[in-house]
Amino acid sequence: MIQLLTTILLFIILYIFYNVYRSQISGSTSKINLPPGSFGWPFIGESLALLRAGWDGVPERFVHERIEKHGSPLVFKTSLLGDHVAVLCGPAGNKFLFGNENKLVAAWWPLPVRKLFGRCLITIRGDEAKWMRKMLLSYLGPDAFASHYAATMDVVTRRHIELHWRGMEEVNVYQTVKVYAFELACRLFLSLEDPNHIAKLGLLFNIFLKGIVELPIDIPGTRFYSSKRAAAAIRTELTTVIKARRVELEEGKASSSQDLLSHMLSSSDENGKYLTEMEIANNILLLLFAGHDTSTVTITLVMKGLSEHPSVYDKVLKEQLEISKAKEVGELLKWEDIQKMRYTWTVVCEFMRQNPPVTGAFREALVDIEYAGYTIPKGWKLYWSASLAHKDEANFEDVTRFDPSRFEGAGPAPFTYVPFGGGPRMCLGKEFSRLEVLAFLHNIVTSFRWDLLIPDEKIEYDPMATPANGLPIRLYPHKPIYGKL
Ligand code: HEM
Repeated sequence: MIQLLTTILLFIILYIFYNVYRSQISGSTSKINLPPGSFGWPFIGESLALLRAGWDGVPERFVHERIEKHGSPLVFKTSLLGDHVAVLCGPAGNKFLFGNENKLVAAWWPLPVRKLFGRCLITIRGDEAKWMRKMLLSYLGPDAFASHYAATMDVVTRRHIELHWRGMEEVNVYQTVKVYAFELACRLFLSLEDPNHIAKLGLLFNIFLKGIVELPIDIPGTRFYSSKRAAAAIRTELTTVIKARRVELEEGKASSSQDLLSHMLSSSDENGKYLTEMEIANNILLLLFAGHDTSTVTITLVMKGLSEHPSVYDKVLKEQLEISKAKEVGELLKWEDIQKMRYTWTVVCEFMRQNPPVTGAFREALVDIEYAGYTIPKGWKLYWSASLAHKDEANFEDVTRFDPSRFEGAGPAPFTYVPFGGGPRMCLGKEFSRLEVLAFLHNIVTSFRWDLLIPDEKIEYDPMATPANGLPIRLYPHKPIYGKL
């Protein structure tokens, strides 16, 4: 009851602030040729319509309806959670935003995200962000990461499957893969091995995740409040791990290439400045977040799709068995094996086209921007949409048909397929997730076939694409296969 009253009170205060803000904005923009569109309701703007489209499993509906209503296929204006937003549509919009990072636009995330993550890669801009990306990429990028960590991923994946899948008749894919992805990230970023420690962090992490897409109301009882406290508890845990590692590095008991944590502790910028413990903890929090939910969603949707397309499952199994058969008993996956998984990767790409795990992201206008004959004022937010580009007949012929061959040869036209974004803010974990998803699929497909317990289970975007019931399945183990443990 108290929570309800405080929420209502907060809405009233926000409403008053919003109207003052709106009158200032409309005063200053009244002579500007703004894109067509509507700001919707006070403060919440058109947020509910955007959320509803996601809950109904069709996030692109929000954009389609507005393109149709306002008659502008390239850009429209809206208001989301108190911010004026210009939505740039299709490949032209993606190209514009990805190509103008740090010139006309800069990365921007909604308030709850900024408050929860603190100072880290996604909340800083300019040269500082460039250095941080470069530093993180020298661990996570294709050269360093993929070539060194295929075997480690395979070890963690095999152990996970033995513990959580083997001997089970039924499994909830989303819940179980989430445990896997978190464990893998803890292992590769922090060298954490103790299952109890990982489980403790995992519990805190799940509370933390619930506040990321909430109103940032910091009052006991709200999800945001619990999330902020969980983030603080995770930071305290991480700081203990960071301090211990610092000592190990000083005493020569750990190496600078051991994992992401050692890499961060040992990297300095051109002025010899190192990250503070808080900055390291914030970036690890970010990477644990960015790196485990996205991959969980991708693996879950691929497993759903493979069960719905048995002939595709058979082709994937054939490719993976060829890799297994060429190996000694118990031999782990190598980088070269991952490179051979070409068909499997086209299948993953096609599932990510149909249901992009991340539907889009924001930027902020650094100056007044002229776009498609309209002016987008400085300070406005801009949004690009992966689901819109992926599900447009203009970009993909027979758009609803599942067809992995779209990703053979040169693949889709530039800026039409953007599950990882693009430009200087493109996903840092693209290589990590490719390796993770492929190592998992290799092990699961060569171990089991499966049936969906809820056929046609609805996909909801909240905000990431997730089957409404987490995808419960029934498992049918294969006979032991040569080359596996
Ligand atoms: C299938 C899995 C994944 C998908 C679909 C995905 C998607 C994305 C997208 C669309 C963006 C760009 C957001 C923007 O334009 O602002 C992004 C950014 C980012 N991703 Fe991923 N991601 C995935 C996995 C990962 C993993 C495994 C990691 C970490 C190991 C990661 C770390 C990041 C980081 C740190 C950023 C922010 C980059 C920056 O702002 O400079 N992602 N991701």
